[in-house]
Amino acid sequence: MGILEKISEIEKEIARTQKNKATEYHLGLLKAKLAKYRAQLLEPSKSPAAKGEGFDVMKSGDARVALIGFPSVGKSTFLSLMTSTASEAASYEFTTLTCIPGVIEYKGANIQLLDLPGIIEGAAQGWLMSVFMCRRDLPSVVSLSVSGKGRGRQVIAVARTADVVIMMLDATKGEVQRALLEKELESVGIRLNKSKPNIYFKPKKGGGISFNSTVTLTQCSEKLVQLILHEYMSSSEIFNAEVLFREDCSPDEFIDVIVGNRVYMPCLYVYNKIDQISMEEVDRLARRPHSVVISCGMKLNLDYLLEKLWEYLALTCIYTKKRGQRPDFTDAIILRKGASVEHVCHRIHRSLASQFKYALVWGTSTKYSPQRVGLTHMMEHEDVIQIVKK
Ligand SMILES: Nc1nc2c(ncn2[C@@H]2O[C@H](COP(=O)(O)OP(=O)(O)OP(=O)(O)O)[C@@H](O)[C@H]2O)c(=O)[nH]1
Ligand SMILES: [K+]
Ligand SMILES: [Mg+2]
Repeated sequence: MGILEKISEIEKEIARTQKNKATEYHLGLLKAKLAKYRAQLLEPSKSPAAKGEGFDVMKSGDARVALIGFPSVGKSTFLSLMTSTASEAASYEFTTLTCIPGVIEYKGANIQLLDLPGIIEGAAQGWLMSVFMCRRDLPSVVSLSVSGKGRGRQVIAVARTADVVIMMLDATKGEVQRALLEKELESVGIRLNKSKPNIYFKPKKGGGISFNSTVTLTQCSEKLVQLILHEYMSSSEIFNAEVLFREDCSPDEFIDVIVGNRVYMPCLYVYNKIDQISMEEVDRLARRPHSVVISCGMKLNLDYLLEKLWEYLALTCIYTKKRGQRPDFTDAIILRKGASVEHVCHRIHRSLASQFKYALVWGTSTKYSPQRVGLTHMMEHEDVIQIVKK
């Protein structure tokens, strides 16, 4: 049996197993198995087809946003509207076949926006192939070169490198598309609008499995954790580990932690084409969590979408100040969350960090204003910094 078949068998079994106290260990085991096979499936393929030309776009600007969605929901129309890049848009599916970058300029930041081919159910496994083969307007050579099994996977691989994902949905069929895409991204380890489970996990050389928790656990027990570990780790031959739950996590969240390489990513669900649905329907979609309704065709609500996107990117703006002068609030240095004074230095000048003596910082990252700090000090949004050289 191939891995895909094994995965589908386990998925079926999970679906038909009732969830209750008596089956929790069995389900835990199945989920650990599933995670193991999926990890194997996602190992980089050695075949050249999986590389997929046209996808290796350089990261540039202050942040990266990937447009993910079914074919013909309006991704390319959106890119052409928001950036100075034109991406071909048309009424037929799979108009876009590669990754097309554009830049949104907003509040002094350059946000890289990536238009991508439409993905469909099963994209993670590369089932796009047959669809590409059906596009008759392409010469057969082209359709072969884009039909690589990895194409759907390529889209998802690009999504993993983004700071925020915009899941673009057709408002007239949004609900089904949303559920299918969520499942697709979920199956390759992308967690949308979730934070990393607060579990400490460390494989060890000996000592068996040590299990502790700082909170009352209602979804996991020591026995279940051991079963899952045993099942998942039997392939890697690790039988010793330290586990500390600092949060009441589910078995799935625990599995995420042991499998690792999960991406926890903010996602905005953008319902496009609201010019095609009733006001009541628009209202209902707009109230869903993490959702924005727009119409690219009629240019509706695009400003609000940018505001939301900015909020989800959660970029850190830092203002610089020279000795004896007022801070320069007109020109912010824009950094990702978790940036240090060293990051700020690099942004100002390549050699600044090596001449750095100390910095004075005003703002929420310090106890006193100003406070003298070193290179490793973590900056916060809207801090002001004055750098003193040796
Ligand atoms: N009614 C309506 N049509 C729209 C809107 N936005 C885009 N369209 C149309 O939807 C069709 C598909 O748009 P594209 O931008 O090519 O969609 P895409 O998601 O890039 O499609 P693929 O590249 O094939 O995956 C085009 O005919 C657009 O004119 C909208 O807000 N309202
Ligand atoms: K299209
Ligand atoms: Mg397109």
